[in-house]
Amino acid sequence: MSLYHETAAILTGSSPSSPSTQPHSQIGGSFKSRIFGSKDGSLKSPPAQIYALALESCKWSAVLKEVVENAQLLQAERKLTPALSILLVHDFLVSKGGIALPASHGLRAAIERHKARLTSEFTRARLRRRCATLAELRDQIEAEYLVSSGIAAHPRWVRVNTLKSSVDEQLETTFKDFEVVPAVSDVISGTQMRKVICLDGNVPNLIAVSPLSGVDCTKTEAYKAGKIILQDKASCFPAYLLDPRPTDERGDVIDACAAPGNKTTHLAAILHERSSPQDDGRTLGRNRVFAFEKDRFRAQTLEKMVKIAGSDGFTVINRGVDFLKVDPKAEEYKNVGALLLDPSCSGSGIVGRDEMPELHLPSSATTAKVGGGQKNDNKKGGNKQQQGKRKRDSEDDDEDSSSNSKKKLAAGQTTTTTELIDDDGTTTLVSSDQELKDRISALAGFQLTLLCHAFSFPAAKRISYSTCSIYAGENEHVVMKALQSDIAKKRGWRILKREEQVAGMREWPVRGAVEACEGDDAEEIADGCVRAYRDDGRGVMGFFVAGFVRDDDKTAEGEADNGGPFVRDELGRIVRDENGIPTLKATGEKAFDLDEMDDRESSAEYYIGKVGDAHDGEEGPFVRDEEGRIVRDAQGMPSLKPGPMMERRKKKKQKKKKAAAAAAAADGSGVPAAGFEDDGADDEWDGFED
Ligand SMILES: C[S@@+](CC[C@H](N)C(=O)[O-])C[C@H]1O[C@@H](n2cnc3c(N)ncnc32)[C@H](O)[C@@H]1O
Repeated sequence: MSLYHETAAILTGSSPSSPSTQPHSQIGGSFKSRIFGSKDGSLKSPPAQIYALALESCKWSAVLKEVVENAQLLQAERKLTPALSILLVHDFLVSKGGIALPASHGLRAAIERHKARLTSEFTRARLRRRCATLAELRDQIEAEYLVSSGIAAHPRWVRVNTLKSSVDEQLETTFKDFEVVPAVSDVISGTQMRKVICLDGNVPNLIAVSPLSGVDCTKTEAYKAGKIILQDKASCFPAYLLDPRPTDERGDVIDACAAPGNKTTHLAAILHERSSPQDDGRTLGRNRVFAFEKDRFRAQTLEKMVKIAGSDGFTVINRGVDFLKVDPKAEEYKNVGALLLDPSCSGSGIVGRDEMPELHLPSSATTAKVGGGQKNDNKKGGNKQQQGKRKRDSEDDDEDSSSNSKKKLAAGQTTTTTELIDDDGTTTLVSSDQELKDRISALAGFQLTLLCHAFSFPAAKRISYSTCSIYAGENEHVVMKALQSDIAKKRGWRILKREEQVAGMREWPVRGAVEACEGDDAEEIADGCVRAYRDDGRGVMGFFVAGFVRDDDKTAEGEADNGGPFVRDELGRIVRDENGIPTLKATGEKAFDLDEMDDRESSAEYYIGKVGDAHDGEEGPFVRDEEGRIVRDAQGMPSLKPGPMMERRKKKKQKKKKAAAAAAAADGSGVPAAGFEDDGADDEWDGFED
């Protein structure tokens, strides 16, 4: 069967053997998923070719309908259906390659027999639209499509990859023919093709390109060379908010859920920017980005992206590795100061690019609407600004998605059809409220586990958590539960407050939903959260990001004196002198004087493991909690674990007791001499931690 018959059948929702002119809108599922998701091998033509023919023909169908009708093609060629006529005439008049059939083929002949008539009607249609050339008409049709589909409401966001280029270089090359306008709203305001860009005011090195520029950025040299990366503005928030520094201060960085690698490469670029020029690149390469991706196939894309972005030199890709199985205490991660978590989510904030334009069919004034979903939903939802506001205002955004369509059933009964887009961009239709709730709750459970795992990295001080979901269940609710978790309380994790955020994030006006947060500091937490809504005029996708921080001197709630009695560095490590002796915070003096130590087991060197005892392993001689932290009493003193050291200590005490008893017997009093009392604390260590 020909490409044309197959495409016509998909467009009209009919079986190829019994063509129909039924409106296509009655068929479920998105247009793209019906073509690309066809797994039964029923399509003979390449899906990409079918999709391109259908899309382009639909865009042109209003013009082509006039041409076919005025040329009376269907009256002359009875075997042609209205849909077939649009597809064939499209390729005959508009496509560079012409009709993709042999010259002898009946369908091609049926069109070419009317060449003169079709061509002159096409010229008339163009002139009626006041276009002097075919190129002008092409631009007009493309602009109409982009506006009517809602695509023109979103800029093409281009992040300049500062590992390979600069904004200045891109202004002089890729965008040299573009006019720079002051606001994003200027980029998305027109309905005509025009080349305008805006340098974003929130995220550095980000450019908003007019969707009506007629330039496909993916075809540019800069894109192919990894100098520019197409990344929605909101998706740039997490790495920017995390604010990694190429110093010991924030150490190595983990991207826990990395593929395809937009944020991994953004993190790398920020580390690079921070390393120069002040320190001549000394810090570059000192800190690494550890990228984890559970899905081996997606990890390949990540590898390619990291390589083309030029960050492979300092990015360690853990292909097929589940971040939840990574040991936070592993030696390799001891300097991880910051983590970026961008886990799998419902994808409910993603801007759909799957709108199939209206198909105008010739004769009998039949007009079929193709595709559906996004475009219809937008109309149904009314004013786009209002939609954004409604989502912000409402805690019940769990039920209110612009990608939802509610159908009335019996009285009072409703069912919701919601499109959820997974990590691969595959759309799943969720057909009941309960199904949606279950899905969100399962995702939220995983997201919370991931956050708590990240909280346990010993040197971590900053975390950014993000989703491209609009649901509070995956966003503020996860943040609240994470803050209330034992590990967060123990380690002192709190929300990164708005006033502590990098300038562009502090100034971004759209914040978390207060009603989705709890407690006395609900407002502060919500204000710390960053939201983005599609269709609110800011040209971004639906997104959420929150930052978490742990203060320098707060390592564990309940730990005496904020981390024990000794002076620590900014990574929380005890500062020691050349003999391994720590300094007391309270006095600023050495904790022990080696000269005064009476035996080896009292020596600081011994306890800090410079000499070490195999039985104590890497964890040292003291009792630790499940997070590996030394357990201390109210005075900040640790307890010895059972083992040879405790045995030696017991023996020492017994020796002292015996000596005391012998002394008492010798002086005849029976009373131990001062300093030989049994304090009953045989197993207590009154020393210091390792
Ligand atoms: C939303 S996507 C990440 C997008 C990516 N941050 C970017 O900006 O290009 C989530 C990714 O996390 C991966 N993932 C999910 N669970 C994971 C886990 N436990 N460990 C590692 N990767 C995981 C998924 O396979 C998917 O590729």
